Amino acid sequence: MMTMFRRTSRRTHDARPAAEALRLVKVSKTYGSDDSAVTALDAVTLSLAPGTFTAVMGPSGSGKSTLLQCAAGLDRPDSGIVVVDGAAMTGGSEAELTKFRRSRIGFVFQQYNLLDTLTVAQNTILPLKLARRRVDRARVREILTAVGLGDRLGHRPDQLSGGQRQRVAIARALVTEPRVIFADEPTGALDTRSARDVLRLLQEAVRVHGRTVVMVTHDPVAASYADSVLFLADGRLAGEMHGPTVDAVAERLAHLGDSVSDVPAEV
Ligand SMILES: Nc1ncnc2c1ncn2[C@@H]1O[C@H](COP(=O)(O)OP(=O)(O)OP(=O)(O)O)[C@@H](O)[C@H]1O
Repeated sequence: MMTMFRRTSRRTHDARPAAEALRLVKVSKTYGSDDSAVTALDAVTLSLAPGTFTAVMGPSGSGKSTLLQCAAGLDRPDSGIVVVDGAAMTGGSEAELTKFRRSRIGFVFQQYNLLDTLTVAQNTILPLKLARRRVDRARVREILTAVGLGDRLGHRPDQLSGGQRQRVAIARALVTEPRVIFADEPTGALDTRSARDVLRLLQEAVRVHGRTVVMVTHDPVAASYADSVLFLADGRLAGEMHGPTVDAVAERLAHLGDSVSDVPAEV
């Protein structure tokens, strides 16, 4: 069992990325049943090119997190197809899904999701350890230096600011060199300056390293760092904007049916 796992995890991908980094075909997800059923995603079809930075926006409850969870293999759609970097995420076992995620996908969450008992360096290499991949210490130091934490390798998360914690989370997402990085409100808990640092790092992951980033956000300023914005309303795609500006995004959001003021403030 162990041997099989190792062999699979060592498999190297094609050097060339697939034509599409992410493709969703008629992805649907309903929570609950009968009277209490909520259609969180309603046959969403989309395609994202490699090396692009996309923000996903929409009113509260429009299905943004569900879209991210299904696209990232953290949740299973009821129907439809998810293809990441040319490989279809099939309805296999939980272990297969985990393996799929570890080899192709990186995550950044609003609340960082770092382990308090581990140092910055240990948190960063965790995805490599879990996937039983080789740890290149020099490379890990390089990544942490790039996110401005080269002098914090031995610190624990409770010795860091929120912005620094999120930068550890970004380093952790980059360390496996995933083709796609999903970020769910990565700046939601940060002050303006830390948010800007985090957004610039995500931009750099795309522009310098060719990753594909998909980021859910409520914040038009955060969305303006992306190459394009996908708007969701009632579980369906409700438009797309290329080269978003803060004002244009805020304006579009205000016309999505639900007012932006209905969106709860971030904690
Ligand atoms: N685990 C769940 N059980 C039941 N309903 C759920 C569950 N998760 C989400 N929903 C419902 O599905 C719909 C979409 O939720 P989702 O969290 O994807 O929206 P969102 O756009 O991310 O919202 P927000 O901006 O408030 O985070 C909502 O109506 C929500 O109440």
